Amino acid sequence: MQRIAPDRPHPLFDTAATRRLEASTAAALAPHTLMQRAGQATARLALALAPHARTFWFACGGGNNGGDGLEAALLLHRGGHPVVVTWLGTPETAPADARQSWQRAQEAGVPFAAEPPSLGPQDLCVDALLGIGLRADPRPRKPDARLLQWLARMHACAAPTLCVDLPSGLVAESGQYIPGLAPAHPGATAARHTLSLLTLKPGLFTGQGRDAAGSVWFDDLGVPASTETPCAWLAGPPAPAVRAHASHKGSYGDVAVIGGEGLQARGMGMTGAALLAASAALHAGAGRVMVALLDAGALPALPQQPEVMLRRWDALALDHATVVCGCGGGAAVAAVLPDVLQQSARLVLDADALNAVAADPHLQHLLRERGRQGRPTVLTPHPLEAARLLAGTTAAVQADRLAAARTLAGQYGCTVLLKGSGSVIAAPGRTPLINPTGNARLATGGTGDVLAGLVGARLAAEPAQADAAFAAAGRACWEHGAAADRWPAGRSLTAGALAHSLNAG
Ligand SMILES: NC(=O)C1=CN([C@@H]2O[C@H](COP(=O)(O)OP(=O)(O)OC[C@H]3O[C@@H](n4cnc5c(N)ncnc54)[C@H](O)[C@@H]3O)[C@@H](O)[C@H]2O)[C@@H](O)CC1
Ligand SMILES: [K+]
Repeated sequence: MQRIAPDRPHPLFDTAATRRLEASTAAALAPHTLMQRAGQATARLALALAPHARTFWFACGGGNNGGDGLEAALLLHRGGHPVVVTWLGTPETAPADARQSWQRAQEAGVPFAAEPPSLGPQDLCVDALLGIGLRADPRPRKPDARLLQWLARMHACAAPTLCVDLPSGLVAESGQYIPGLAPAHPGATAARHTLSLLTLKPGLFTGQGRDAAGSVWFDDLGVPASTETPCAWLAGPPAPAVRAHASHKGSYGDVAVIGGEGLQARGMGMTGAALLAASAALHAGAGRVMVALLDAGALPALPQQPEVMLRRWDALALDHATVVCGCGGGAAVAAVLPDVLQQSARLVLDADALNAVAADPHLQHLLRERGRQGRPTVLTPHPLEAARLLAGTTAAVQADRLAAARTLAGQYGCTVLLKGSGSVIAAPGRTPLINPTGNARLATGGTGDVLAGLVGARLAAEPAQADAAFAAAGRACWEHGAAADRWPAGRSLTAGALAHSLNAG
């Protein structure tokens, strides 16, 4: 068993792959072996998490996820630990493995109860209600009222929760709760842990999954997943970049930020967004950074940031630069996009540039052309921007973030960095990445502009190769989140300060 940390990459598998692994392994092992191993791993972790528990409450569902819970309860009971089991199943309807664990628990005298026990902070809830057998369209259609009560009880409990395989109600692939099973007040719970069995599932690391799962632990039950192809990777830290002594500013590329609609255009000054992106590119080590503000009467110079060069957008050498376009671009950005899309050597499109593309079939055509020509391009949408590009809804994007990022990447032949908890990086022909770094302190205005500037700096420094955009987006996303993760506890995280904290990498 291992605790999953963002110190190395991990392969992630969908339910179909997990089921195939289970079936091929179960066929080669004595019956019930996998469930006994799952029970042992669960019991070991439960004891480690709550060594002084006065009660271990095992909430067990009617399927094999419940069977894992019954098996673990049996082991703790045998070890003399105080266990209470509530079970939704019946011996008549339980699958064979779960029935066997129920039988073993009965014979060992494990205490079963009709109602959950009352628990204190030192105790532990073990959530073994629903695992990978969760169906979006359950039969019977209405879940057992006890399931809902027990889930609500766990979500509001003072004791920590250990989820077996998955947080109950969370879809393994997408990291979304199915309707009706999400906590009423997410984030208001005690500590949460999830022990993922046999494989790591992508849904633990993106969407609602990170809050639902808490700390993630993994036990492969002695079964290597080498026969299966991962559907995604949890990204590991990027390799440290070494700067050669004999390098110069040209070695790290030019980043040109185009954005920042002025106050006069529509009464909404957004120059700060472009300046944040430029500041991020500068602190992240770009060779030279230029800003073209989409505002005729804009600043003549940046007194706080004299290293950043102001340009008119039509004076930029787009064909030599890595262009970051869209941050605070407002409505004005649409006019520059035809040139930007056709001429930029390397391109990061963010925010209003993405909205403009979503609204204009000609710009969509130009973006696809870039893809066809193999020119490096990264789109950095948040879920609403991705929904606009896909002509869908934010809910549909969030319902399957991996699929949304993959679809967009395929549609435009470019790299897509879909932001949000557990950002997804996808590109045609590449297994998507889920980024493990970052936290809710990034939920403040301007951090997306900082990310766009950082992607620009990393893309500018990448050697010319087919996967430059994918590599740059993955690296930047990891570093952006890591900067927030190492942020000092007592200091406010603002986008400007975040940009200053980046390093040349
Ligand atoms: N597949 C594997 O690789 C292994 C599975 N094991 C365990 O078995 C689990 C899978 O077991 P199952 O396939 O029996 O499935 P689950 O036990 O995850 O779920 C099936 C149960 O949930 C109910 N249910 C499904 N959708 C529902 C919904 N929307 N609302 C309310 N109730 C719903 C079903 O009626 C059934 O009682 C895994 O998550 C894991 O915990 C482990 O024992 C070891 C290996
Ligand atoms: K569970």
